[in-house]
Amino acid sequence: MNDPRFWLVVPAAGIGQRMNAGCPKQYLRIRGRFLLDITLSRLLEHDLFIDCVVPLHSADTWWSDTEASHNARVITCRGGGERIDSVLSALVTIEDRAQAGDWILVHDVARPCVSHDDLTRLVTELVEHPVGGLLAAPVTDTLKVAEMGDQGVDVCGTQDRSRLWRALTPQMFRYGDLKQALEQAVENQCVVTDEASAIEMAGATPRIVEGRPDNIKVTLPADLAMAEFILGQLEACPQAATEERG
Ligand SMILES: Nc1ccn([C@@H]2O[C@H](COP(=O)(O)OP(=O)(O)OP(=O)(O)O)[C@@H](O)[C@H]2O)c(=O)n1
Ligand SMILES: C[C@](O)(CO)[C@H](O)COP(=O)(O)O
Repeated sequence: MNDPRFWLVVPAAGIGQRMNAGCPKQYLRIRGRFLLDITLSRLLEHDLFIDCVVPLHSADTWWSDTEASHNARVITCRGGGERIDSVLSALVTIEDRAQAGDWILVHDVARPCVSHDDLTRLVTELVEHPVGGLLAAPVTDTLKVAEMGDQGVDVCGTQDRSRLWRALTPQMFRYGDLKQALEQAVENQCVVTDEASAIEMAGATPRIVEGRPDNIKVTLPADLAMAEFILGQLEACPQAATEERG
């Protein structure tokens, strides 16, 4: 059997509305480095990938100042209005070189704390899986169903969390399956917030690989300091990144 081939897609065309910063959140800095460069450098520590495709916003003026812009293994493309459009754009960008059976790993640029071990385990556990899957972490908080009342947000139920997992990234699917599933979701005007949702809509069953709960997505202002702390811990004691999760 041929050796498996892997590509990396890191969607970075968002504008970070919820971060409400002076620039898209992927260009905020942690200890002097763009969050984007931290994420890409941690992923590209692996020499697994043929190339890394980074969809950028059409108005992006920061990319040329990044470390990644000088990396020959990183190519950019134009992102789209939604995440799904950006990922599809990346898949189209490599359609002349990618084969249907190639593995595509999609990782949020806003998740800089992804651990080397989680990435290795995801690939190892899914490389022969018929569908692929994603890193996810079990929900550990009690989850309330709520509704906006005239006095505030009121509880209207409590969700059974025993079967609930937080979807993380990378998410790993085969090129042909992923491209077809995303195109179908776009055609059906389904708003999917991750790649696994599109694969599920196509009738397949992604596999969950349990990942570290500190693989956080930098979304709100408080997340940036949290990411800086986590990165400090991962760098200070790398062996902690190989300990059991949770
Ligand atoms: N049209 C879009 C929207 C999002 N993304 C990317 O998808 C990932 C997850 O999206 P999210 O965390 O929501 O980032 P933003 O869309 O930038 O944040 P917000 O929703 O607060 O604007 C990010 O890496 C973001 O750059 C993208 O490539 N193209
Ligand atoms: C892909 C993702 O990170 C999995 O949890 C999440 O769906 C991204 O959502 P966002 O609203 O685009 O940040």
